[in-house]
Amino acid sequence: MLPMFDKNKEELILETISITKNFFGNKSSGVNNITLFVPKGKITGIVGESGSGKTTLLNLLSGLMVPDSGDVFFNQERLPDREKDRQEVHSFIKFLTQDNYEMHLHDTVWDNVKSGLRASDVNYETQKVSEALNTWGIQHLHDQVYSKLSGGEKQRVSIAKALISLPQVLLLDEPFNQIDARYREGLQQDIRNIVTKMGITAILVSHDPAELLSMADQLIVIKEGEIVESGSPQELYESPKLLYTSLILANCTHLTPEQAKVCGISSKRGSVVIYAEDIKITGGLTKSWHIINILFKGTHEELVIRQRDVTLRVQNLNKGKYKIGGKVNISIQRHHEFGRWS
Ligand SMILES: Nc1ncnc2c1ncn2[C@@H]1O[C@H](COP(=O)(O)OP(=O)(O)OP(=O)(O)O)[C@@H](O)[C@H]1O
Repeated sequence: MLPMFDKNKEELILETISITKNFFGNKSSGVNNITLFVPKGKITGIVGESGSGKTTLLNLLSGLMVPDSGDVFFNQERLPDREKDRQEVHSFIKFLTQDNYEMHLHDTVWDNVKSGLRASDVNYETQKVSEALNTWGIQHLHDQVYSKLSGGEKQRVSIAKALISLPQVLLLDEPFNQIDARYREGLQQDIRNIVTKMGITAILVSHDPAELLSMADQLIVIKEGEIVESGSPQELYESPKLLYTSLILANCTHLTPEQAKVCGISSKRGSVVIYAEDIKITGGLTKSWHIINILFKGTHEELVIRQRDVTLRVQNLNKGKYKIGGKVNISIQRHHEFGRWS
């Protein structure tokens, strides 16, 4: 697999050259032979099914793990092992893990955020901590003990602590998974704004395709420890080269060529994928699709429709118009075809 960025055009901050990390000698775990160029000041999203190696890759990029073979470079220098040989360089790479291992459980929010300051900031402590608490909407929690906070509050305290020292790189492993929908979009936007304003480089692992598509400048797709596809969110969503990528990024239906024929699609390739938003409900007398379920999604409904052995998901903006048990006619505006083994 080719590295995702043109090394000659982008200013790179992190670089991995053929890194491999296996656990217990099991070749199918960890990451395998990854070469990755991370451009400065951009958000790189990492997507892949559970167990594909995303967290392992972040561990390697942070220096928390060292590769069995290959090298990680930060600003063109080999990254030392964070556990054995902690150096100043590690303070420029902040890693927000799912288990918040750097937080002090029995200290207050204020003290936790303060502990992220650099020694040189000691004279501006009150001002900087207050600003950070305000930015991340946690000023009202300043004297609360960290371990007593909710999951979402803890995540916001971790973000405030990580960013108070203005790191060069921010590694984010599912940073918003415990934050409720009302705040999540705002926080995503705040991270984007801070990254852009301060020129911070962020690497974001998430299971939420909408989050990655809206936040990332570039996406890499990992499968079984290897990078299998990369590009801009638009490219990967609109024209995925792999079935795997389409199934991860889109709300879609995956059909065999035989099933696709029922939808009027003739394909000689192994798989056909139809995105829910690419199916339109049309007029016409022949209504051959049965509505077997309707899922309310807030901004729209998802109709689950069936004909013979084919079930499709259809995004319907016209909420309330259709009923379970009714029949509809459809027109498929676009589909994607993939080889059998892609
Ligand atoms: N410390 C470890 N010891 C043994 N095996 C590990 C260790 N860390 C990860 N693995 C294995 O390596 C593989 C990749 O794990 P990793 O946590 O990187 O996946 P992931 O893509 O982040 O998964 P998820 O999305 O579920 O968090 C898995 O098979 C996992 O069991």
